[in-house]
Amino acid sequence: MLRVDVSKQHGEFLLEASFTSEGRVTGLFGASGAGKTSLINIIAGLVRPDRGTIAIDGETLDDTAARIHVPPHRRRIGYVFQDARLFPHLDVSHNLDYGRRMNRLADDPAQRTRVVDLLDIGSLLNRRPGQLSGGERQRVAFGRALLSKPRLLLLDEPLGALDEGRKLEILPYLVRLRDEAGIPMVYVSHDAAELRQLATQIVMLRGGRITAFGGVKVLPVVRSPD
Ligand SMILES: Nc1ncnc2c1ncn2[C@@H]1O[C@H](COP(=O)(O)OP(=O)(O)OP(=O)(O)O)[C@@H](O)[C@H]1O
Repeated sequence: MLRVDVSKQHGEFLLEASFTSEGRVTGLFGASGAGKTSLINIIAGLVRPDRGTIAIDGETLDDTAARIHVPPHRRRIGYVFQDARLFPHLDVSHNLDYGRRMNRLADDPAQRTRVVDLLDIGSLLNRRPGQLSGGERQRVAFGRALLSKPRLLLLDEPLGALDEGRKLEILPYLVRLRDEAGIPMVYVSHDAAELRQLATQIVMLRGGRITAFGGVKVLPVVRSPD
């Protein structure tokens, strides 16, 4: 369970967010500038809240009143960005190993095989990121994050840089992650259709405030152009 109750002033912008989610995929929905990235940077520990608490499964990661701030690398939280941010000089296999090594986790060949199969990246292992399509790079980034065995996975518009065709190609892999990887996710998007397919819980942000919380039915209805 993820518990968030924080505020943060960024210049003129005030973020104030409080919610609890048990969803397998918590969708953070809002227009550009709503505060989505600011909020997940706080959950990741990259930004300290001015006030408030963050807890996962009962473990406190931030509590400003108690002066608790667990640093990002001790949170066991994976983060996937819009651009995959793979290491260009390492092949896919070594990129996949990176998160595990950084977290000093023992090699787990069975888990590695499961993740490689889940994301269908077995044929890419010897290639470097420059030899992959944008969608393939994102699949590798998901794999690298999963292999660090996070207890929560943060995804900030992971399909944002892809065209519609590629998005449709990747979405089924994310649905598989949701249903088979067993790691709760916070998934940032301004695309209601994407969240409708993926999220189990929605947090809607506008101007730094939560304006709706609930199932995907709180999302605006997307109409196709006539
Ligand atoms: N370090 C900072 N200093 C000052 N203002 C900031 C800082 N970080 C974010 N902001 C402001 O906070 C607001 C929310 O930004 P944020 O990146 O969280 O929005 P977002 O919902 O993720 O938007 P997008 O979808 O465009 O990425 C914006 O007005 C932004 O300019």
